[in-house]
Amino acid sequence: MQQGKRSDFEFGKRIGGGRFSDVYRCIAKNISGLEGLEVAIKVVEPEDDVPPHNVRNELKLLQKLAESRITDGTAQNVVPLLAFFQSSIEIGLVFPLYTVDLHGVMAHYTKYRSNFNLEDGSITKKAQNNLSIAQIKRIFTGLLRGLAFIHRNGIIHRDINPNNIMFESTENLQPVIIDFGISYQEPNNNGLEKPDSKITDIATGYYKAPELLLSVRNYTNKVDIWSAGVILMLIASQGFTTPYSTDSAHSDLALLASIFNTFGTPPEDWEEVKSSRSYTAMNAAFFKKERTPADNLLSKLKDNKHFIQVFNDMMVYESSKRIAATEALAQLENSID
Ligand SMILES: Nc1ncnc2c1ncn2[C@@H]1O[C@H](COP(=O)(O)OP(=O)(O)OP(=O)(O)O)[C@@H](O)[C@H]1O
Repeated sequence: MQQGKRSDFEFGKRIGGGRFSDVYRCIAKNISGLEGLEVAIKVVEPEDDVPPHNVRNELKLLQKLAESRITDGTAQNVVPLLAFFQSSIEIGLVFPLYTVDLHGVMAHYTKYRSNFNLEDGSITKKAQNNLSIAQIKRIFTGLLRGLAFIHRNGIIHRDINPNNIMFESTENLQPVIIDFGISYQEPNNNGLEKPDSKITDIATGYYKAPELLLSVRNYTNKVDIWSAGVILMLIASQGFTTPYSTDSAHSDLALLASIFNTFGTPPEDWEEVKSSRSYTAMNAAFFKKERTPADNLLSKLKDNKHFIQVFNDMMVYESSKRIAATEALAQLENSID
């Protein structure tokens, strides 16, 4: 891992970023092995970080992953840190440049079908998912492979969502997981968070696991498995949709209601939330809901029993019973094109 300087790179356009970071398209100039390469550089001022965002920790985690990729050949679905630079005010993380995220891929593969209504002459447009079954499988197994590598290294990503899954192009659908800005390194996130009092304000909207919504603080890497299951539900649906209500993206209570509506009322013996006061109060307030059959949720994969089974094993309330990434991958091996 090379430590360089900001001046080793020619900075171009800002291509992304959030509240805490700016990501630029750059060209590497004076840094050995990377000269002339187009890269993406994420620049963060550590003093501006608000927990769980922590760029110093992000750098540590990426360095750990960089060490293990030398001996682990399964790292291709996780972004490699190529170099970094550090000054008194900022940290720059240098990555390969990707062109599109999973939202962009879904937009690219959306075809609109017009339906003409004979009665009133109106035309409605319906989005249709035009990804092939082989492409859906490639994206999803790549995501699981990336998670298996991250989890094997004792890291919980904590923000698996379509913004953080990137691709070289819309044709090469080998996914790469990015953004370790709020990730957790077992056993105590390098002294930042104890294992039984982790920050629950993690993950994004629809992709949050149910235990997070019920303030379970000793959660595990299974929060990433739930997020990956929601992504499968999205990319294997007919129109890149989930059955969740739109307000679920912003309200924990609405999301919990959507989860219960989709995956059924949780079992009585959901151990990890037993002591959650909000759950005890809420459970009685919800009507009993049946679980929607997985082949309705993953309609493009409805004939693939391996994917249906793995999805069912991922979307399990009790996180200790939720399937792990390596196990899910092993089950899908028979089914990959
Ligand atoms: N290697 C890359 N190649 C191309 N674009 C990238 C790359 N890394 C990041 N980006 C773009 O920059 C955005 C922000 O990067 P990242 O998610 O790492 O930062 P962040 O501060 O955590 O942002 P957010 O708060 O939106 O999660 C990504 O969603 C993506 O659009």
